[in-house]
Amino acid sequence: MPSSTYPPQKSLAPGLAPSSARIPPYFLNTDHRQRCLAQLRSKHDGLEKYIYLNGLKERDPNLFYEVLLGNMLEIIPILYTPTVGDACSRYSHIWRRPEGLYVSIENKGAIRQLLRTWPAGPASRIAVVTDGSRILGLGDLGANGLPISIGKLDLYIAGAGIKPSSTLPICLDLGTNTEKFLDDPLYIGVRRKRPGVEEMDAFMKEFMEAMKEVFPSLLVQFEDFSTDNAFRYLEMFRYQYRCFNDDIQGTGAVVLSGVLNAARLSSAASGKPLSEHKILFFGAGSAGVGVAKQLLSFFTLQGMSVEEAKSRIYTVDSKGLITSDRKGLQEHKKFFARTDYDGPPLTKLTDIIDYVKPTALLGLSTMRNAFTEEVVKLMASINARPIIFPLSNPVSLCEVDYHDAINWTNGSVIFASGSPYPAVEFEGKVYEPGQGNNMYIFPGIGMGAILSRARHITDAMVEQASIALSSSLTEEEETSDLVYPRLARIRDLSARIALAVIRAAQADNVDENSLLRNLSDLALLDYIKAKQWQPCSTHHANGSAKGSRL
Ligand SMILES: O=C([O-])CC(=O)C(=O)O
Ligand SMILES: [Mg+2]
Repeated sequence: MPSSTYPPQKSLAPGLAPSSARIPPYFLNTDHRQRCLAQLRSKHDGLEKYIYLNGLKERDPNLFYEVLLGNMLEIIPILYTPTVGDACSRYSHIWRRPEGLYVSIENKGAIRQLLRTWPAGPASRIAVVTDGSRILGLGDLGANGLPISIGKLDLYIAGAGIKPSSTLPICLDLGTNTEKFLDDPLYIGVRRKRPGVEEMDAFMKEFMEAMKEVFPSLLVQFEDFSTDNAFRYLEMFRYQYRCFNDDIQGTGAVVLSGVLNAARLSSAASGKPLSEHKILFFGAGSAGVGVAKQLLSFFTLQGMSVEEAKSRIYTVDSKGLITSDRKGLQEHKKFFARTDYDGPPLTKLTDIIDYVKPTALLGLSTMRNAFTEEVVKLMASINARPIIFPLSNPVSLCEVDYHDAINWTNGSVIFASGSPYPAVEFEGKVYEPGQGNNMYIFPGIGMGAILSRARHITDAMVEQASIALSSSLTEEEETSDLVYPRLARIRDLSARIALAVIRAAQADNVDENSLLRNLSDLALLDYIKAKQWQPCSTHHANGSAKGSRL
């Protein structure tokens, strides 16, 4: 052992005496981040990797976020879709430690007191709240839903640079209608069926009021509520509290952004202007209708009338093309129901495509492989470059796999999925898929809302976020035919989206941080970037302490 390199040259972690014999003598001369990555990669099962990362976060949050930030493409699919879906499904069995807040229906009447137990108290800035009733496309997972809130908040931290201690993951434990969980002796939630509308409304009203009182500067992101409740609580609360719904607004914004870029590529091949595109939504839940509304609003901004814009949009649910003459149509499906079709009900997707002749087919159905070879080939036969976005999450519920879409269209497809797919090689050319996932949008919306201290999240704030994302492609990304920017740039993207969100909040007069109004765009972008938190672990050779902010 060369004595010149002993004792280690680097300073020891705080709290460890120089003489500590508990740290191996040469440990600090090695890069512990690389060790963690090797440990992660030694596990071959997604859920095992999730559990490993969870343990790392508990042992050393700074190190965890450094490893995450340096390896986003590898780690995000574990903490987020698709693997977070497995973590939720199995959460009662893999539970190890408290890592969020559970607010139970049994706490009704005492929710304020319960919220006050959260360690960060009023310093909390952003909460992701789920009731576990529609986790991704996996259905009602009850109290197992907490990892979805945690995963989204990890993206706020990694993607936007929100400080971990400013984040608050919440699972509302209102029971579950999934018998399997009620019968599971290890199930961690209250053992009852979900409440009816009245009881749930009363609970939600008390919860939101208490949240505002206990956490005055908090932004609430609603996540994975069942469709009816997602719309209902967004409408009920959006002008009363600082809140938004990610599945309706976040998905709407991210898909609009991808569709705009896809339409540009498709129009370059077909010569059709944007106003002549026809969009077919396969799936009419919170995400499907949220995206359709976002597109409609964008078309009207471009000068189309609402009726004209509506005429470009077709929605399909499990019963087929949604038409206004259908009996018992759910409230949220009525707006886009077609009034101009009076033939026999169209139920088969290929028949619907034959009738509509869409330029874009968007899947938000959670029906695995619903876009069959016949469907995809039909889209390719009517479009030089068909836009096909199978957006259902996780991958196990995706409407079509990327390699099939490429093969069946001879590479002409413009593709984005909700969960990640690897690149595909076809006839000697490498094709890269897009990931049309809200993770591009919500961190920027949240950051913009927090920094501007917006009282509400207005439609314009969401729309401007979407436009900022669609116009953020670099030249290299454009020439690679991408419809979304590369994920590795997420911090920069989130800052640019936050800038657009702040400007929209100012234009709508909902901002309460008037100082930001005086800054030029350039100065505001610098201000946002300077607010981004950086992890600073000391357990490796190159640890550096940088300012922590938001
Ligand atoms: O979490 C995701 O990947 C996107 C999302 O919100 C959902 O599918 O509910
Ligand atoms: Mg969601």
